[in-house]
Amino acid sequence: MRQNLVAGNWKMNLTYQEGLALVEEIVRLNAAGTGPEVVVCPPFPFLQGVGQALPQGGKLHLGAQNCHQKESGAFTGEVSAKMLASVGCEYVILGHSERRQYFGEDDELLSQKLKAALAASLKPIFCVGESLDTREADETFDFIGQQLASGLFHLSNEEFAHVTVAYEPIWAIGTGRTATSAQAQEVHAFIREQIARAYDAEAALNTTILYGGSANAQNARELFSQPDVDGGLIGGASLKAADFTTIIQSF
Ligand SMILES: O=C[C@H](O)COP(=O)(O)O
Repeated sequence: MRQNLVAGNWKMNLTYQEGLALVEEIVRLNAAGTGPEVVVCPPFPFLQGVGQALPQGGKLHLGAQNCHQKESGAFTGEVSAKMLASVGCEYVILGHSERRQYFGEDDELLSQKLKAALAASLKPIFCVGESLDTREADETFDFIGQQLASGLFHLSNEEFAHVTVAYEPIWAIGTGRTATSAQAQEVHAFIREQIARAYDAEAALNTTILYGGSANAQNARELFSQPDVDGGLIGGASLKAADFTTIIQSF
């Protein structure tokens, strides 16, 4: 179901104590319980504690930043989707450009991770996005189209209904260089069009598509005002409760 959603990706930041203080402040500032769905995605060791700080059954949800593609087994240091679900995760980020770039995650592996997440009843937030070189070569749409086709569109209609897509131009991540709202809107509209082609118009209308890349308390309202931008996947600004709350309140 298409919905307004803001997800905070803490990446590899904070200590457990700092993470607990942050989530408690986020809960306090968002106690009214109105507004978009909110997902907090801390590092693995914080998940259970952060989850326990979130009120049950409200608009604040727990998400992870990654999962392994297998259900269990001898994979030292890895974490399965089923484990994430067992500590209260509802969402998992997959295909983030940092995972693709630094950990060599390709479309084939991401396809397996998506299946594993869905099998554990997690809702994947699937990231796509082009590099600066790709944008400057005017190949953004081809590139995103390819990422969607090979990474995501192998899912059945029923599986795809649980997926949120995040458009994250790599050149905008952590750089302070945000896509303009027009740049975000044209790629979001393109993604929705590709979903309509791969599935149908209803699936396209029902898909939540987030923007990520230097979104902050100052630019979120403008970004979220675009017709195909349903919210944000927020990195740096999700580490400050007041900024994250301003973003949450930017619809
Ligand atoms: O997952 C979040 C994105 O990578 C955006 O990060 P950023 O808001 O720090 O640019």
